[in-house]
Amino acid sequence: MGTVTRTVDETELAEWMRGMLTGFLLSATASKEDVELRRGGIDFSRTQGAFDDGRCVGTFRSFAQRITLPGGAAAPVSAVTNVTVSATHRRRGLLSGMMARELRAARERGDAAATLTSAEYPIYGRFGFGPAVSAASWEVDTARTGLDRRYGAPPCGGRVDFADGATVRELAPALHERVRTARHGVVDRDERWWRLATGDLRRSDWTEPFHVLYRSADGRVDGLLTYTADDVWTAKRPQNTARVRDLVAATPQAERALWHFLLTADWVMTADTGLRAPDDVLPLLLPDPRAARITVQADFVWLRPLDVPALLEARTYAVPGSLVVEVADPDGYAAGRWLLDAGEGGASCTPTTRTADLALGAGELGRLLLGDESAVRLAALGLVTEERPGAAARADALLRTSRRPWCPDTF
Ligand SMILES: CC(=O)SCCNC(=O)CCNC(=O)[C@H](O)C(C)(C)COP(=O)(O)OP(=O)(O)OC[C@H]1O[C@@H](n2cnc3c(N)ncnc32)[C@H](O)[C@@H]1OP(=O)(O)O
Repeated sequence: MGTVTRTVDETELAEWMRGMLTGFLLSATASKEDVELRRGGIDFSRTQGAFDDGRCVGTFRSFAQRITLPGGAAAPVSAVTNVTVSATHRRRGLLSGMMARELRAARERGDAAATLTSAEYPIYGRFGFGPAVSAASWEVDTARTGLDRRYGAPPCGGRVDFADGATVRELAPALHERVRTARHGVVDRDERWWRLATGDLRRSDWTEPFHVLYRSADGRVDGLLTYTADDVWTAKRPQNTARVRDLVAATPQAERALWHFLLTADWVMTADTGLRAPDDVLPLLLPDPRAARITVQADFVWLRPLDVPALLEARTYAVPGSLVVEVADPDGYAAGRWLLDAGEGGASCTPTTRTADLALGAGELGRLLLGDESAVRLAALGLVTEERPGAAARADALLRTSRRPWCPDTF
């Protein structure tokens, strides 16, 4: 019998997880604890497995997600994750089949797009995904920042305090919701996310982090920093690295105070920022920005448009204007010629017979939707075609945003 791809049921979870961990080169088996932990956080109707003679050789699942669009509206999307095909069965079309099924189901559910964070760049463009949110990471030499190490936080009227996991679960979700609606690219976090982040639910590789909350002068929780630190000493000198797991702040004061706290902490000689926004303010918060060395600058969240009017009508635009885009999509979901009309009272996006200004593929539309990429740049690369002179610059004026999108979460 050949390989069969289908949704999995509860009894197959251990085998499915073994397949996934093998595909990710993590482990040849899945521990009982990790299987039980996963059971509570998986929608089996959205979990596919490819089986060959009872052995799971392909894994794929999705979950409901909301991603913030420019202007603050949240688009319902299908987040794709845990994609693997066993080395023994690669390049036979198993991923292609699972992706086709998922995109069909997502469109039927009414999702505006599919999203994912891609393990390798070349995998998902062929399925209509484009890199929509990028990320950057810095390594900070704390001794060189020029920040005054005599003080733990700048004098801005607020305070920083360590917090335990239970306090974070109580206070941080509301903070995160404020951050989510204020910044496009941010995705929602459910209760399970917070339980996993704070050790209330633990995977076998869990290490306990430190949590620090920033409160404004009037006592509002405006920021959260979660980090781990190692314990390295050489010749009686601390050489410790602090690694940021999470830093979300609802105000510039909170953001400044939390970075200042971490970068001036005794014994912390290096800080690894983890993945941040590509235009994170961090380097410029330092009297000497060169103390922050960029270690990653790369694509991060990929987006596959499924419902073009829903996406273009829900976001806001920097200036009023109109644009006709001709979208090519072999799978059909985003295909068509669309008239975007952005005005003071909102935007409309309708099918049109007018001449197109720009022609592009679904993945390129995905790249432009959150305002991170430039149509002029894509035109220079031959990835979008200007059907009318100046159309790419007009698209940029409409679609680009003053701050770049940011997604704090890997999923
Ligand atoms: C959202 C996430 O979970 S990201 C994690 C993705 N998983 C991994 O990277 C784990 C290791 N890799 C794998 O498990 C597999 O190789 C996968 C899932 C990336 C690909 O699965 P496959 O079943 O081999 O893909 P499939 O056979 O459908 O390939 C379709 C096409 O994509 C191409 N392709 C697939 N993977 C890659 C890749 N990593 N690099 C370049 N091209 C690729 C294939 O060559 C094929 O091209 P063709 O149509 O021109 O022949």
